[in-house]
Amino acid sequence: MIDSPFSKLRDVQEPESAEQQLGWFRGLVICVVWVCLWRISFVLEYAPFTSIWYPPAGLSFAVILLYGWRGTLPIIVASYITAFWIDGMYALDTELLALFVNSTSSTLAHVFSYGVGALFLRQFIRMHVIRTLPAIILGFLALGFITSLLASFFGVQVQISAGTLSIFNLYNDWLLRWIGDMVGVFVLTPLFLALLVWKTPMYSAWLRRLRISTQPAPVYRYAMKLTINLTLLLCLIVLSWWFENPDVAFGVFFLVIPQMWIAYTENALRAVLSLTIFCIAIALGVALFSLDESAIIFQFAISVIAVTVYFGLAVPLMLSQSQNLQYQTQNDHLTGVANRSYFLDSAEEEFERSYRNQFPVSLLAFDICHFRAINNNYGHVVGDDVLVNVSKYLRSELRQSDIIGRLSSNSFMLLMPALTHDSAQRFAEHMMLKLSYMSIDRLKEPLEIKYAVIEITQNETVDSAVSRVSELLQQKKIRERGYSANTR
Ligand SMILES: Nc1nc2c(ncn2[C@@H]2O[C@H](COP(=O)(O)OP(=O)(O)OP(=O)(O)O)[C@@H](O)[C@H]2O)c(=O)[nH]1
Repeated sequence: MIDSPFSKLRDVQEPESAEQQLGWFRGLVICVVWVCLWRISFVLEYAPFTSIWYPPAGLSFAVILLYGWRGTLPIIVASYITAFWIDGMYALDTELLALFVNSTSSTLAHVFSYGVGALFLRQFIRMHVIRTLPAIILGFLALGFITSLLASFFGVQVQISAGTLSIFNLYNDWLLRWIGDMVGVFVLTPLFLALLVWKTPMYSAWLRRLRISTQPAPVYRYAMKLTINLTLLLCLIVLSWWFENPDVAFGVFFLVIPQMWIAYTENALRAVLSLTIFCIAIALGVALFSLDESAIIFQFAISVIAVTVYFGLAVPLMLSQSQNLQYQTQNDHLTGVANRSYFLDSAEEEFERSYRNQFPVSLLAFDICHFRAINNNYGHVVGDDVLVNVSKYLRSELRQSDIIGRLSSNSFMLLMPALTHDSAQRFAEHMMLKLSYMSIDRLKEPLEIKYAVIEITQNETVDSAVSRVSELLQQKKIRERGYSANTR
């Protein structure tokens, strides 16, 4: 049988953690908050039944995304309450039966639309169909877009059939609602999700999984950026009101710049919070200055800015991921110095450069002797400490152009461009003496370090230079009296 995506959906049997279980109290809080958000959005109404954004949409999406179908229960209750309330608010005096039918249809319209989008996204994430942050952002935006479109479409149909909206305003109302719902979903879903799992193991698991930094910059800097952002917004709102020209509001699109500034320099939560504050400020501004004609421009601007900010959040993350990956492939995981392959590649480039520019290059190879004995006598932790301290000390003493690499367990090499054999030899003597007597916790005896130095010859290959210096080191080890491997 061919595996369809839907059969896969059924197979997902991830055990639900305690945070994902929706208890009575949590459900009640969600319901109350939903109703409050709904009421607030009506305070900021700029056309009948329409405000700049619809915050309950963001809460519905977040709750269903987190708790699955169980999350629909508090939303259904809240939706019923508001459907009854709106009748009183607009003094519609609808008959009880008709009111019940209207409430049921508007609740179904809302819950079905947000349920479809959020449940699909939930399953895609759980099935690991989408796993990286950019993919999750894309999935969230696409489903948020579709889901708010559905919600506004069904919502308008329900209101037309209930007689509370005129069919003549169908397209206008539907568009305004769609954008308003979409703004609510785009801006608030991440924030509500973060609040719902705040201080639970799931929160840190998400941050880890999405590789979102938890080390924010100082609060005063964030406050300063927010203040600049809001001041610019206030200026724009005042200008729109002053000139009585809706086109002035297009300037709000420029405010993507301070928002991106925040997204690039602050952590994800602060960026989302700033987006929320920005949205609230716009909704307040439009309502207080009666900028009804510019409302749709502001709505579009918020959606575009939100989308840009989310993708903006993924950029530094992708950059740091690729830097991490690059670091892991080039460096030794214990000591942080170059690993064998990166050292050899860098040596290749350096050799080329030296032939071209006619400068000498010296190569130093050294071994920490009796390393097996150190491990056996003091334990691997002390052995690791030796390797780490030796590398750390060398790195602090080297020039920018020098390259140090760990070629095997206790063998290192140092590439020193623009250094003749004699200078390199003097440097090595001095350095190796210091390394021998460096103090390492719990290690009671000095390190024994053997080294050899060569200067590369014209057109010598890296392989040949490396074997030449290694051979020299081996000969030196054998020659020098008092040294015999593994005799301690
Ligand atoms: N602590 C620690 N030990 C390691 C690491 N990598 C390899 N080793 C151990 O280092 C030891 C290296 O042994 P040998 O190559 O015989 O080195 P040695 O005892 O110094 O002998 P010579 O080089 O001939 O003087 C082995 O016991 C490895 O298990 C590491 O990252 N940390």
